[in-house]
Amino acid sequence: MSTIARALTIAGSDSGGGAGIQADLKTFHQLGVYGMSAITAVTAQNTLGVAGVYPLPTEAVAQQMREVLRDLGADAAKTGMLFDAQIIRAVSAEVRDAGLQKLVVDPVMIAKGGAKLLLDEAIDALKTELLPLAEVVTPNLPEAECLTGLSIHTPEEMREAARVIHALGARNVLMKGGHLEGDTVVDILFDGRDFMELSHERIPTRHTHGTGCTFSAALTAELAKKTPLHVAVEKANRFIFEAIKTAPQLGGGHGPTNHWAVVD
Ligand SMILES: Nc1ncnc2c1ncn2[C@@H]1O[C@H](COP(=O)(O)OP(=O)(O)OP(=O)(O)O)[C@@H](O)[C@H]1O
Ligand SMILES: Cc1ncc(CO)c(N)n1
Repeated sequence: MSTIARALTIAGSDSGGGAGIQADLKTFHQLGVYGMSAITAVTAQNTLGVAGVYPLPTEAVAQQMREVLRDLGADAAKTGMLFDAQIIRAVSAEVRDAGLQKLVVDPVMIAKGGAKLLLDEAIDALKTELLPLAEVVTPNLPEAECLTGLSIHTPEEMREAARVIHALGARNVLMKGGHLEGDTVVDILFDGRDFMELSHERIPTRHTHGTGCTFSAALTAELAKKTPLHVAVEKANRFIFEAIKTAPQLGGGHGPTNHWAVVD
């Protein structure tokens, strides 16, 4: 019997390798976790933006999940770009059927350049079908605004939004503060009772492509290794900070982070 921790990512392919499936698998690998994937859509993109989005048939997504879960199994899984309501419903059904407990939902909606990675009409399905299955949901500020209808600019407003999102059924809410104004980035974890605040200095850089994906992949990898949630969040926070700080300076736009980052 193998003792290697296993993680599955259900997300879109980023041809540029900095976000999506590619960021997830690189991060799983770097953190010592065996990575598997169910691709929801292929995107043609680079550090300058998204040029094309090509969703896969819904059954292709569900089948990828079924085939890996019934054979290799997963200790944790994460979702990223899901594109439409049909895919969300199919992914939710597979998660339920497989009894996946440690599910990280990164509610990816819009790429840095503004391209839609989730259709507007899919937001309802995300809220009602997938969030109740999430061990942790990891919205950035615009995503949290969309999920709650609140306007969020301060840590106090982040806490308020976290309560609303928790009420939608996610067991824990990790609000990412990368989009806050100012020199400090504050991320906030709400477990339904208490808040844990993590802050670090803002790194002045344009190389932030895939920060959300890389962060949630690191969190998923830690959960797959049975790291307790609060420690997993701290480790993922340190990993993304180091990955941004040592970004490989690639491309003419928002470049990728360093998926070889080492922490601890
Ligand atoms: N400039 C920065 N300096 C330090 N930390 C940052 C910076 N930008 C982002 N982070 C960290 O990375 C995490 C994810 O960032 P962010 O909130 O920007 O995610 P995102 O918008 O989902 O990213 P993306 O859509 O590019 O995948 C944040 O929680 C924060 O800890
Ligand atoms: C495929 C994909 N998923 C997520 C993001 C958000 O970073 C992106 N740019 N591309």
